[in-house]
Amino acid sequence: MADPQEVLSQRVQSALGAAFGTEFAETDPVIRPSQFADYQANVALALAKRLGRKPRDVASAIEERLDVDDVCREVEISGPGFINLILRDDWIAGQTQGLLSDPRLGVAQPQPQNIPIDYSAPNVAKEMHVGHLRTTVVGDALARTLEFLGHNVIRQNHIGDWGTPFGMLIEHLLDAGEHSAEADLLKTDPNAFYQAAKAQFDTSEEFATRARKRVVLLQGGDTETLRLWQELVDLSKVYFNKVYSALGVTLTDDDLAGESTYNDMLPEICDELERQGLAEVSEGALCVFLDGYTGREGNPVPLIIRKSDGGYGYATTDLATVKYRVEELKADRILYVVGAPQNLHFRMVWDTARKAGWVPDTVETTHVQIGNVLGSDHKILRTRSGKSIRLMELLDEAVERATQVVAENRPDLDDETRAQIAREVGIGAVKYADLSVSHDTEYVFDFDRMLALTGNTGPYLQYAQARIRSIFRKGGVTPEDAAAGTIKVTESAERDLALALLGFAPTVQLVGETLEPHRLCAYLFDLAQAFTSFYDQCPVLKAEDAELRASRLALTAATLRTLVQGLDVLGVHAPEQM
Ligand SMILES: NC(=[NH2+])NCCC[C@H](N)C(=O)O
Repeated sequence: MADPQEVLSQRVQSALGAAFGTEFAETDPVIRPSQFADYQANVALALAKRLGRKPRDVASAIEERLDVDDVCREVEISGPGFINLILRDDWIAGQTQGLLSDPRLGVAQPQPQNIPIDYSAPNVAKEMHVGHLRTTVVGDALARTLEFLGHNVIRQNHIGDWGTPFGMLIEHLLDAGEHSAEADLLKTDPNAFYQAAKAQFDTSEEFATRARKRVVLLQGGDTETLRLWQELVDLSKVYFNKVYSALGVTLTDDDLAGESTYNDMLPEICDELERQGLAEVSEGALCVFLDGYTGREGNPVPLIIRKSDGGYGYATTDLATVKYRVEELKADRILYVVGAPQNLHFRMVWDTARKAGWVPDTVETTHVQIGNVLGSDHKILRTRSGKSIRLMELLDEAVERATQVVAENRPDLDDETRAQIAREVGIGAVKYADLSVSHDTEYVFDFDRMLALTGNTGPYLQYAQARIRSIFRKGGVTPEDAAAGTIKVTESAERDLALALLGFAPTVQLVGETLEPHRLCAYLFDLAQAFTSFYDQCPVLKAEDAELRASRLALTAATLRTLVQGLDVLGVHAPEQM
């Protein structure tokens, strides 16, 4: 184990047990990074009260029994009873060396869990909007991170592929003609098709009547209607996959588990809730009333699970998702990466499902709330004419702008290489902008900021790792060969860089627990900066002697691997050159 904080925690806990009895061996030793030492153990202050002794005495008692000679160069009691811990340089070097021979970069293998993760979930025959973009990008980063940690991640793309709009969509498909140019638009510009269908529905009584009849046929399972519905879904899948491949996200058709998947479960869900006395008919609709959910005038807010016309809605399908994920997917932990406004919906659905006994207490359900993406006017991002933005156009513009950045920086490269780099940088910039702020906050979409080569941006980190690759090219060494070098830590910049490298595993673990990829972004940004200071202060290729050169090249190799691995779990490409 390479995490100094974890190692020191265990050592201090042993000392606590030895000094005050085994019941203290699990007390939190309160190890914190400190400006006066590498770390401080602050447990003595809290314990003093409990023990009725002076904090400094408690600290001395701990220090006396503390066995850290192999890890620390100095242990010193300061102030009212802080224990300052300064790590040994050779310990830091040894632990960093360990990272180089570990494909997991120090990340411990956890007890693997089954984790279904619901993300992206665009709607059939509709444009994906920036909100979908963000759940797709954040969800994918979480899926990758949990997978890297060693869990069994089950991607669930809950696309909106059912409901009353399909009546008008199917009728419009028939009017436009199957395989017509207009139908083909669904693969590239779904909104045009949707709007045309909607316009028909709103203006033609004849069309509206057909559309309503079509909904009944669809729900009744009419074969021809289902075939047409499937065609709409298939055309939309082409569009979704185009977006996914442009973004480089890991979702495939195998991960599709849309609303329609759960149709067969819905009647039974309602029956069972009724049987259990959890649901009751109110104004013709079957509703669940839960304690603690009241509206403006104190009226109870119902979770409607069957409408008065007999139809099922979003709530019923989501009851099915959680039941299915527990019972069939054997989930240990279930994540829903969905827009923040849907929080009330999920809380009510899960409360109901738990009451019904479908979700045991041991299974955690989490709504990873996605905040809005805003335009420069601080309103939900739209085009100037107020229409929602076409996602593909947005991505194309990012690549277009990145093309200019790359052209300025690398006029020496051929067009094709430059175009490839521009794609990786443009998409990387958009994705990183979504990831680097905490997922539940709103942020302003700003091309200039996300594409900047300075600051906590995708292009800055991509550039940082590309620059390291160029060091190896210049030195005629491969990173793999360099990794065999023996690390020695003497200069303070080397020490800082090595300590930063040891922070990778705990950070990834923390992201797995908190589901906050922005913590990994902040870590990688700090690491890249630690490398810059190191590279400024410590000659690498021109180091004084061969041993020093080998050590610094090994540190450089460890940095490259960590940056590339970190970007990879975020889903951001790391170009060879930039
Ligand atoms: N299980 C879920 N409800 N997942 C999220 C679905 C998101 C929905 N399709 C939307 O566009 O808002």
